[in-house]
Amino acid sequence: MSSLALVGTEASLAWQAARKFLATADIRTCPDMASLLAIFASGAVDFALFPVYNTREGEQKQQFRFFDRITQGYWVDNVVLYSQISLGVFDPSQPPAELRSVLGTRDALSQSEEYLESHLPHATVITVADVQTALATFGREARQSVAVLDSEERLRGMGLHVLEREIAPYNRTRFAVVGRTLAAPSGYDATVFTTEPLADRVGVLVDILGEFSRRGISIQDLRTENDVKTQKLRIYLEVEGHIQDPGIAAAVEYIENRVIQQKGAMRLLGSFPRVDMRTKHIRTIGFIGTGAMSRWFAERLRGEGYEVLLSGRQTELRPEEMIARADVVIVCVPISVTRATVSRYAPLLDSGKALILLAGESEENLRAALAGTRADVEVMLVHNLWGPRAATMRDKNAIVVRTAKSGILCSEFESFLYKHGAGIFHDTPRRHDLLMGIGQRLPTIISVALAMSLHDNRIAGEDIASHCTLTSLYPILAMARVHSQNPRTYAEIMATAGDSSKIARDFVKNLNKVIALADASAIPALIDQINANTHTFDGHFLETCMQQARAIDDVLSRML
Ligand SMILES: NC(=O)C1=CN([C@@H]2O[C@H](COP(=O)(O)OP(=O)(O)OC[C@H]3O[C@@H](n4cnc5c(N)ncnc54)[C@H](O)[C@@H]3O)[C@@H](O)[C@H]2O)C=CC1
Ligand SMILES: O=C(O)C(=O)Cc1ccc(O)cc1
Repeated sequence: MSSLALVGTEASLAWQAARKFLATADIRTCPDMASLLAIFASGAVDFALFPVYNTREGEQKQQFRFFDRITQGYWVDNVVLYSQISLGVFDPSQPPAELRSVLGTRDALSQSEEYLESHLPHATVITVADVQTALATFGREARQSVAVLDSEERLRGMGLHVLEREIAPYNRTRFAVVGRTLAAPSGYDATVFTTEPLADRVGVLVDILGEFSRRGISIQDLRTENDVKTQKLRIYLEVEGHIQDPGIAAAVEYIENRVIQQKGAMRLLGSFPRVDMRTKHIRTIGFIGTGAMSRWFAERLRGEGYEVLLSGRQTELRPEEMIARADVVIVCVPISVTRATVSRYAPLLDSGKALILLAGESEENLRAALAGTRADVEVMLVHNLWGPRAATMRDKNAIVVRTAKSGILCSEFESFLYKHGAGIFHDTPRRHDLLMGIGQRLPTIISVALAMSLHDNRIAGEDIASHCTLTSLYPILAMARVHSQNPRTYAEIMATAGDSSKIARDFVKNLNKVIALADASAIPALIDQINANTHTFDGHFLETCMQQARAIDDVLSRML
């Protein structure tokens, strides 16, 4: 049987946490943290468990010191427990204003600070190790004027009346479990480090963090402390991933060798299944469509701890069955079949779920989704402006079209895009389609027509490369790119409905006007036209485009 040490009585939250971690554990209770750490260090127990964070109190201030004393062993797991604190009295007829003292454990009192300040500002606060033992020493008289903080169940058990329930809402405590050996990867992990006190160095904190973000490793938590004696900075870092992931190992090696320049400066406290203190509302996300984009998103959503289900025309899991199981259903099929797919499956979503369309055409598809879903099903469209060959969402843009029916599930999906570095732009359905005429449909049409013109005139690839000017290089590159990827993607883009067709129609009209002026050698009129156009392109516009172009150059050159 495994043994575990903790501080607390059988009634304590720590005890509950220990049971949750290992129901069969042989629990040894210690009077304080010093003896807990000593018993773990002596090897007498397999595990130690202690609180490190509370949503109301913040971090355990002594955490750095605790871990300094755990020289052999690793942080291997966590338990998060919700605890409800209520206010009880012996005599409910006593007006609350006449309560002279409030009694509770140190944790309960500090978690209820906000309530005590506003409701019982004049009461004397009495901190006790165990409420029941302390109350036994109170005489009848003293009991009349004391209020007690504890769980509702325990208050009633001690014969008190509950005056107010849940006085410290959202009260959750995270306990660390420390064991002897490093936990194996679970596929959804986090890793924690502390540093030794750091010598002064310009930018050391930024450079340490930068090594993680450069590798796409998300930092979940960061704390700093000044070492008591030397007042040098120490850092506590919690990052996503396991220490055995190559990216994390490489970041640590680089930081020790190049940033801090001291071997062993980053102390690994441990890796463990990731803890989400933030409230998540989505558990399961299901896709209709098993194509490149569905698989791209599925992989990253799984990395966030969601259960992801893929369904399509050929999968064993039928879309109907997937819809029954998923909280969020994502339609990710070719644009031309999105509307029919939405109309077919939208009515199957139960109340309280969300339908998200991942598609390049907005107005018609959202109309079908809004019309086809129940009143309290959320609806939103996301158009990611990158293809399935992109490595990350960093520096890429996503257009998000929210509707009156977009709610917390949609927001959680949006947060996922934001977290991974995407730039998020909100549009109305119409505006999205109109802008995609310029951003996507027309350039694709031009690319295809340009290639057709090369063919008509028997112009070969090497002839273009040798005759490109700086200005013509970009459209030529776009042409090459359109013709080097999945043709279906670009056929679908050209065939999008909505206001993007207006852009193509206007283009044809304007193309003919410009050709007529050019054929007539109407140089002044052409100059006037260019001057009139220039107003649209101020310095800021050019700068933004050049920045994006540089990023594209980077991507393209890496692909070669
Ligand atoms: N590929 C890309 O570069 C990008 C795609 N998107 C969007 O993602 C969506 C999906 O694109 P991809 O995954 O790239 O396409 P894909 O061609 O790789 O996959 C499409 C999926 O839809 C299924 N499908 C095809 N016809 C169907 C029909 N009639 N009924 C039901 N399912 C059908 C296919 O079996 C396949 O599972 C599109 O709406 C597109 O606008 C968005 C941004 C980039
Ligand atoms: O990578 C490229 O060139 C793309 O154009 C990718 C792409 C394809 C389809 C979209 O709806 C959005 C982006």
